[in-house]
Amino acid sequence: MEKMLIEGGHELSGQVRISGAKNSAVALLPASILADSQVTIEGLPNISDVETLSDLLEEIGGTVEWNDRTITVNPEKMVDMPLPNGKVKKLRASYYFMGAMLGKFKKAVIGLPGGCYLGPRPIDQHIKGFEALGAEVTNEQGAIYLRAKELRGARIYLDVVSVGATINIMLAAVRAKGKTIIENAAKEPEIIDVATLLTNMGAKIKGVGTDVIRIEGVESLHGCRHTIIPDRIEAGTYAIAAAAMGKEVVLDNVITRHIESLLAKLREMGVRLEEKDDQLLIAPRGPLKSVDIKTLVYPGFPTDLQQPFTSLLTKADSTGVITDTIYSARLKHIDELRRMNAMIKVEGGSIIVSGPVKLQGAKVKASDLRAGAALIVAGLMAEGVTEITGLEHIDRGYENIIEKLTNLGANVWREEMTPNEIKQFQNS
Ligand SMILES: CC(=O)N[C@H]1[C@@H](OP(=O)(O)OP(=O)(O)OC[C@H]2O[C@@H](n3ccc(=O)[nH]c3=O)[C@H](O)[C@@H]2O)O[C@H](CO)[C@@H](O)[C@@H]1O
Ligand SMILES: C=C(OP(=O)(O)O)C(=O)O
Repeated sequence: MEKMLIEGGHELSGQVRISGAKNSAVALLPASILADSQVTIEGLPNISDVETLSDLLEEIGGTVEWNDRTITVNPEKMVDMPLPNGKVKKLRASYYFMGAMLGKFKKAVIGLPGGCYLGPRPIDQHIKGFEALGAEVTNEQGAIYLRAKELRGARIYLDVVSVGATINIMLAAVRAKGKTIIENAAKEPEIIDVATLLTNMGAKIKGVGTDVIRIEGVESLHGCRHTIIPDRIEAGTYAIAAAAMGKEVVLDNVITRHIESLLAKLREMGVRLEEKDDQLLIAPRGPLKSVDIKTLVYPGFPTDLQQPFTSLLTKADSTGVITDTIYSARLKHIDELRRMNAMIKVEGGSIIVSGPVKLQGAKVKASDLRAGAALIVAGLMAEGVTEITGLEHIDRGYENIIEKLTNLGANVWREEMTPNEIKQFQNS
């Protein structure tokens, strides 16, 4: 087991290439189940969520070939094998095996997913969608059982705007008989990416990127080749790190439109930004002004950047208020940032960050992926050395983070934990 060490205070400069989007990758891979021949996806990020999903595709009989960041999945020999336990529990997106296997085999058994604990993360809207399409759904001993004689298109109104439910229903509906309409659908770029792959496979989907998606089911789907979109949350994390510690940092392979809500806030804080093609220059000038943010569904400010943004606000000139309307309990970074000298209060559902504060290096624990990102940003800013444990969360979503930060001038490395540290970590 390893920990990450960061010696803070080093200025960041240079260029960092943004990897393929985790939240696309984790849906594109299960989507490949629906094809009847090879699906090749280019630009996948080398992260543990992708590895886990690739293992799960093999568990159900697929073959998966890697060639650098290109993956070719051959689904021809896949079977409707139950996956009630094991690797499905390691990540959130294993729930996409429900929609994809239901679409292909008309049945599936999938253990309830893991992933970051951000407070309760129900999947009632996924299930409502599957039932509307004609599936019988039961929850037996922590696994979801789905069976359908046939899937029939339906009109489905989502009670909450959900990325996962929108994609999952889309995965099943592309193989249903007739027309499905998803109303109050989510509009995240990853949903468009998945719909693009499905369309290349022969699916008939209209309206993605709006809140009404119309799908005409088809008899079969074929293989295709697809290039993934860049990761807007990874891009946002580096943009935040650059705003905190950057001289001039250039993000390469970024779709700036996908992070417009973050860029607007960085501009308000006084950070100079320049966009050119698929590159973004981030150059902070002078003290940062405090701002308030409210996380919302896309195109609003993403909840996945709330935690690293909290760290940035500790450096700003006065008080900033953060309201996470998607996951109000996404607060596991706060106590750890307080250990680093941050002045943060949580009141009435809001995170109130008082700045400016000089953060101090400390021993801290990443309890979820973006809490990890928050601690890395804080570690870069802090005086002295910060030791971060819980790296398995960070490895779910950030490709080569040590190399990328080192190339930008940070002093960051990984070390094996001692047996004593492992014991302390496990008891904490
Ligand atoms: C793998 C993946 O893509 N993960 C992302 C996805 O998670 P995920 O797809 O799980 O998140 P959702 O968009 O579904 O959740 C949005 C909100 O809806 C609620 N909800 C969701 C489904 C449901 O059936 N019932 C329900 O009440 C959730 O509790 C949450 O408050 O979107 C989140 C919100 O942008 C991001 O933080 C995650 O990084
Ligand atoms: C919450 C996240 O991921 P997941 O939904 O996979 O747990 C995230 O990417 O910030």
